[in-house]
Amino acid sequence: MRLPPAILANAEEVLREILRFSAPADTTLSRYFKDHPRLGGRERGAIAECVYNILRNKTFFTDFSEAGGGATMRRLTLLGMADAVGIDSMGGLTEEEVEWLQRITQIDRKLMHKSMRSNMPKWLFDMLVEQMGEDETLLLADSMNSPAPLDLRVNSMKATRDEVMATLAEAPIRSTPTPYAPLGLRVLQKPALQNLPLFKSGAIEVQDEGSQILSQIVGAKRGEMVVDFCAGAGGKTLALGALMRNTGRLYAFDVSEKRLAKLKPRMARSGLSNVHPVQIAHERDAKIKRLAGKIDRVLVDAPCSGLGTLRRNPDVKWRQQPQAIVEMQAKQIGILDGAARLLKGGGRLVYATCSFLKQENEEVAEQFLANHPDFELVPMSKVLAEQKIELEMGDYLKLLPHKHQTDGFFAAVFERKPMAKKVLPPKADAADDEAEDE
Ligand SMILES: C[S@@+](CC[C@H](N)C(=O)[O-])C[C@H]1O[C@@H](n2cnc3c(N)ncnc32)[C@H](O)[C@@H]1O
Repeated sequence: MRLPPAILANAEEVLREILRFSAPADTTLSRYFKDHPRLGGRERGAIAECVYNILRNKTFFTDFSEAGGGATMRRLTLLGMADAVGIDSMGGLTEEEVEWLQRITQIDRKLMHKSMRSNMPKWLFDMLVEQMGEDETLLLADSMNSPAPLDLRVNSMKATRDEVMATLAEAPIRSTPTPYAPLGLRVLQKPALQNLPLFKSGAIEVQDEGSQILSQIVGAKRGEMVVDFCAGAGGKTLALGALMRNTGRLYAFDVSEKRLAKLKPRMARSGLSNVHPVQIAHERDAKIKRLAGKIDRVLVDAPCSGLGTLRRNPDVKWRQQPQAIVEMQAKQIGILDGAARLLKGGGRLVYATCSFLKQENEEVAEQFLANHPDFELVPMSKVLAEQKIELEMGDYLKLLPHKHQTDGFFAAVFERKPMAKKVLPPKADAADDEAEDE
């Protein structure tokens, strides 16, 4: 059945707002759907898919929509919708529009200029080519411009991976074990999970496999003192709490009250009672000082450009600016410095981002090591072997969607060298005794 012609007008309307890039695309879309309650599920799905296709392919689509008859925004919408539902399912097209769409959908995109094919802003394309060469940039761009699968993490406090797989199959939802993360399941459809008993009971959480691997390399153990320094809504906190088997103490720090508030219902569902959310004002907050030198493991999942999540948030590449990357680096170094004070001798600090830019990754790690001679790098190959994760890495974790089918993630692990024991001055009477012996 064809979609009603009005859907194209709705898609065009919300697209116009999203392309102002004044708010994240998913926020604008949710607000639009709330303001238009008459739109049905299929229609919402088509509008969302249309908008996301345009954000993924904006360079290419804009170029083609600028040629031809009629308004550019209408043509841009037509291209996004044709990719989302197919020309035959679109209602309200003129003959001329059908013919134009057919022509464009037949173009072989592999023949286009490389920076246009990447569908990235020029500054980002150039930055990536400099870092990883043209061929790999194009492979990365292709995978970043494809939708991500849905990954789940099984809450080991509530169920095993096999049990969850079997229960999902009854729904029926087909899932397969993720290749690297031991508690991950990959679902190829996009089912509504919120109403599943498995979700309500806290047996599953939505978490990209890359994010699950990151939580695991923290190596948190039973009974330890652990800090998730930039916990946000707690995606990794919950995984850490379960790895600690609900023992020890896990502090979830963040500067954002709103994000920490989202962690609370997830904590309740998960059944974890070892998690302590703490809002901090900044990375030098006095609440942090109190714990200095007492913590076994600290995860700094730093604020970053978010470019590693382009499969889910394709607007990020259009919203980011090169200057923001420079500012972000200074912030990341500052947060890492603040967090490092927490660690005891032998404790581990994990620095992570969901970015593939060396400015936010290797450069921050190198700067940290240069500023902190009391820390040393633990090669990622060693960390992964300890965790029995079969991934080939060198010094750092670098997950890339075209290689690992995860979002783009980076991580470095540092270990604090054993602290030198304080040498106390000899007691006055002991000194006197020695003097007498002589
Ligand atoms: C990448 S997000 C964290 C995502 C989260 N770990 C998860 O897995 O869902 C980065 C977080 O850092 C927080 N943040 C920003 N500046 C901070 C600071 N100075 N100290 C602690 N957290 C900070 C942000 O509020 C944001 O929630």
